[in-house]
Amino acid sequence: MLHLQGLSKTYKTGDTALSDVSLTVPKGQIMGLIGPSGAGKSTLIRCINRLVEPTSGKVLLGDTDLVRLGKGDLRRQRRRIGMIFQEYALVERLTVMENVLSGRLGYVPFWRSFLRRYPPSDIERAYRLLDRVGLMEHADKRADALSGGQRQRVGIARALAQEPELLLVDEPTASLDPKTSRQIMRLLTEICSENNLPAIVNIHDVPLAQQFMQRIVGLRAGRVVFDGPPDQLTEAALTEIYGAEDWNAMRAGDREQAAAEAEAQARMEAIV
Ligand SMILES: Nc1ncnc2c1ncn2[C@@H]1O[C@H](COP(=O)(O)OP(=O)(O)OP(=O)(O)O)[C@@H](O)[C@H]1O
Repeated sequence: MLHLQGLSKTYKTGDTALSDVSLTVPKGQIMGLIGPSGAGKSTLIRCINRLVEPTSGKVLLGDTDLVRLGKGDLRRQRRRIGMIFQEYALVERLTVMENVLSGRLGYVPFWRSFLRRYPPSDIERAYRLLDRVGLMEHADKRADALSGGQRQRVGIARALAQEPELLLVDEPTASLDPKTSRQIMRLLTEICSENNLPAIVNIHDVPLAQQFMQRIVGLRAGRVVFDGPPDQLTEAALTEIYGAEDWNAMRAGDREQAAAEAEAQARMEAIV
């Protein structure tokens, strides 16, 4: 369970990216974070694992306030948070298996990780995870030989190898095509529910968020302006989050994309 209490961040430049954000994400809940560019979504995710230092407020993971920890304790506590990134952040020249095992780095002594000698239980877990994300037969391939969707599956398996208590997911589908995006979102939601894991997903794609998230939080100018289930994300709520102009532009963009996809489909059908 994650509790944010009065979380605020003002950068040295004077930009206030978060203002008094309070949220609770219970176990097993997958929460989508939406909002226009500059709303503070990345800052929120980064304040939770303290890649960005909050100016004030609390980040409670269970009973531990991560904001108050010194360096050593923070390093240990960060193991409890799995990160999944837009650009996958894999080590391209290592194998799929080695990438997944790197999720255990926070747990094994330095000499073992340096020699890449992981305990058998870690290797067993990694195989189980590769099987779960559908990549068993790719275990020995180099990461750079995989497709985008497969790489993101490795990213998910690596985060799970950490045995996290929370997943932070930053734009997981931004580099993927629509079909692969849906497959990845489905996998993420299944994994959260199977493992009773809470997750925060920073997601630009509103329809995708509506389809897969149990709860959506809308940020605007660093404040929470919407917090509810996807079916309450009405046009009025979206206008509140994005502003009338941006929201209409986004809708127009979606309509254009849908029209282009329909046209391409019709052309394909005419050919075959
Ligand atoms: N390192 C930084 N130094 C100064 N200001 C920053 C820094 N990072 C972000 N900001 C500012 O904080 C605000 C929130 O930025 P943030 O990147 O968190 O928004 P976002 O919602 O993730 O945007 P996007 O969807 O474009 O990634 C913006 O005004 C941004 O300019």
